[in-house]
Amino acid sequence: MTETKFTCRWALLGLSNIAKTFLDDLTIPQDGTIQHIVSCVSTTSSKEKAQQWLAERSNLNPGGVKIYTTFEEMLQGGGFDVVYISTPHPLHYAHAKAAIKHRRHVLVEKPATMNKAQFETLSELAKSAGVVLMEAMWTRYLPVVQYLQEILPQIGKVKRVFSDLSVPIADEDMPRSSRLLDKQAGAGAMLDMGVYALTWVDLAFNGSPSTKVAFAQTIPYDSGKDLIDDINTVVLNSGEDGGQVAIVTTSMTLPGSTKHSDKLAVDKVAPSVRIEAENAQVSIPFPLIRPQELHIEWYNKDRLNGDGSEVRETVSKPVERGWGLWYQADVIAGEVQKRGASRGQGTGLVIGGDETVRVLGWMDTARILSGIVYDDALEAA
Ligand SMILES: NC(=O)C1=CN([C@@H]2O[C@H](COP(=O)(O)OP(=O)(O)OC[C@H]3O[C@@H](n4cnc5c(N)ncnc54)[C@H](OP(=O)(O)O)[C@@H]3O)[C@@H](O)[C@H]2O)C=CC1
Ligand SMILES: O=C1OC[C@@H](O)[C@H](O)[C@H]1O
Repeated sequence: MTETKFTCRWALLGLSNIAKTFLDDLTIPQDGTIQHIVSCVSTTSSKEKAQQWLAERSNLNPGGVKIYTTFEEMLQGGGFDVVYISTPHPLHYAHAKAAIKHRRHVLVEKPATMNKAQFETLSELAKSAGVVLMEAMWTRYLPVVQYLQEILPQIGKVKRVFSDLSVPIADEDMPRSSRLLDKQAGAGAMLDMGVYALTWVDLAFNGSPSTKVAFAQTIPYDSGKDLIDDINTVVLNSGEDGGQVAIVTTSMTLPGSTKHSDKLAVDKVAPSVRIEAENAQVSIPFPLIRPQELHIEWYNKDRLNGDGSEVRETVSKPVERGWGLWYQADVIAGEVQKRGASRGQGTGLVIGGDETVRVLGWMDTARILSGIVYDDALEAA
């Protein structure tokens, strides 16, 4: 019996850097039951620039991609299934809200919103509009992370987690208007990178609702325009008795010697994540945003080597194609497929909503404790 392929049609808001990788990933030909095409894009820049941007991409929808210069027109125009929002973070809330109002399914880049309250509002709106909403926390859907979730019961109670995302993405050679240096565009390592490092805590503690931020500190970076949070340290406690701890660090300037373009290809000796549990320790190499293997040292008594030494295991689960942003796209497309042609008539759904709310809530608290403040207008829910 031949399986019917579902074609998920995408609308892109923002011809951003990450949209290039996303689009390239989506359109790699594949054998699965879901295929993706890009139907339209909306940009604040000119149609000519958008045409050029699209011309640099391969495997695009042969029927052509419609270009809009206002988001509203694209939302009204339709002809797509999901809108992918990759504008700077302070705009996510308003953009996702507008899309939901038009009863469109939404995949919104990380961090989904500036704070927990904004995401809770979006979740309520998505549920009542009968659409699917998802934060593009793509790391969660990678094969190695799925594997970690499977072996969590075997490694036993997690006692301590170290999680670090430090990538030198900010430097003085960048244009001052870059979203990485401009606080009005949401600049800061907590929102940009902490969201990933904290997601690993949530994974390691298996979504425990008892996890709370106990301490947070920031050493800011002077971008020449703004003081932005950079070297952040967040300590979290978890468990009914508080017997589990996580130490989370970020930086957008350390280590200073690595060039931005090579930032994610560095072979670092220190692991990015270390999960110490009753029966084993699991280490995840850099970069924690795109893990492809994990190292396990089993030290529970009934699993030791004959000479009493720890059993070491390396589990390799490479990303199967491209950069790996397509895994999350398949997840939301699968939900859209289940809903069939009815748009906004089914039950609304927030994929990974509890996870997003927990991590945003921790960032809210960590920001209060370490004095990371944005204009009220960016935070309004
Ligand atoms: N998942 C991942 O691995 C990554 C995720 N991200 C996330 O994606 C988002 C974008 O990051 P990045 O790609 O670096 O961003 P860029 O700065 O490259 O692009 C942002 C785009 O947003 C659009 N935009 C800017 N201002 C407005 C506005 N006022 N109204 C409408 N559109 C606007 C512009 O697109 P146009 O010119 O077409 O209008 C701009 O190019 C961030 O939230 C970031 O956290 C970023 C990197 C990696
Ligand atoms: O999502 C991201 O992943 C990689 C980082 O370099 C980038 O700043 C961030 O937005």
